[in-house]
Amino acid sequence: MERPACVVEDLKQFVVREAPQTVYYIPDFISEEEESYLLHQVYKSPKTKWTQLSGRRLQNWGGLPHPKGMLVDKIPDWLQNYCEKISLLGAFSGKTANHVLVNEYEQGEGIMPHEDGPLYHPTVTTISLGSHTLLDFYRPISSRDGEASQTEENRYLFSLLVKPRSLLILQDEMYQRLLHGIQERDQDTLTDKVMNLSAAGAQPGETLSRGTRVSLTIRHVPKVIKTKLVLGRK
Ligand SMILES: O=C(O)CCC(=O)C(=O)O
Ligand SMILES: [Fe+2]
Repeated sequence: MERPACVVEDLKQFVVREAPQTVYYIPDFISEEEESYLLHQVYKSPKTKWTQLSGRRLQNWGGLPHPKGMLVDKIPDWLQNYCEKISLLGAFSGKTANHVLVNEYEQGEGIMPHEDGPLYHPTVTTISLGSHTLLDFYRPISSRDGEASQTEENRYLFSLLVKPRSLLILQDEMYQRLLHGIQERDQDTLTDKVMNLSAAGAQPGETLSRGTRVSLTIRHVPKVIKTKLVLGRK
């Protein structure tokens, strides 16, 4: 039987206490029907909407974030609905999400450890579709440490398991200090370095095979330009 989507009344009950502040993990945030619908919409988008990067493909919705302000592009209703739903949980301190990245990873693909940077409100929310993945966290390179301790392996801290249909919310230190990435692997063996194992309904030692994962990264860009006219003015 299909599990119904989760009704979130209070984010606090979804906090992952084992991780640094702040992580919320909400399993079954959307239903299987919503997942199919969202995947259908993603794959129905014009081919020109995709940008091929090394290890993944990307769709950008809402505008291109820029230090001078993001020139706002209307977000289609099928995404706007989720921007509003997540904003109503209070994820963006009362603001409404206005930017969505759609990433598609085939089995074995990933994303290098990185920071999302200062153009966003310091909260990132992610809905996963189609497959699980492990999101890995790293401490930043520090100028105090010697070169030898700066390898990716040495900087690795822990992981979060994101299952299909889940919503992950990262804020504060999790967003502003740590780097995140996804290893290019076909399957993941879960260890006690996965901080949300029980919340994600998984066991240490379990091996999960990856499929194609589509993620919706939903954020708020505070600095926006509403119309093209403004750009032309002296
Ligand atoms: O697919 C994900 O969950 C991570 C995507 C990501 O980190 C990004 O697009 O900046
Ligand atoms: Fe990122």
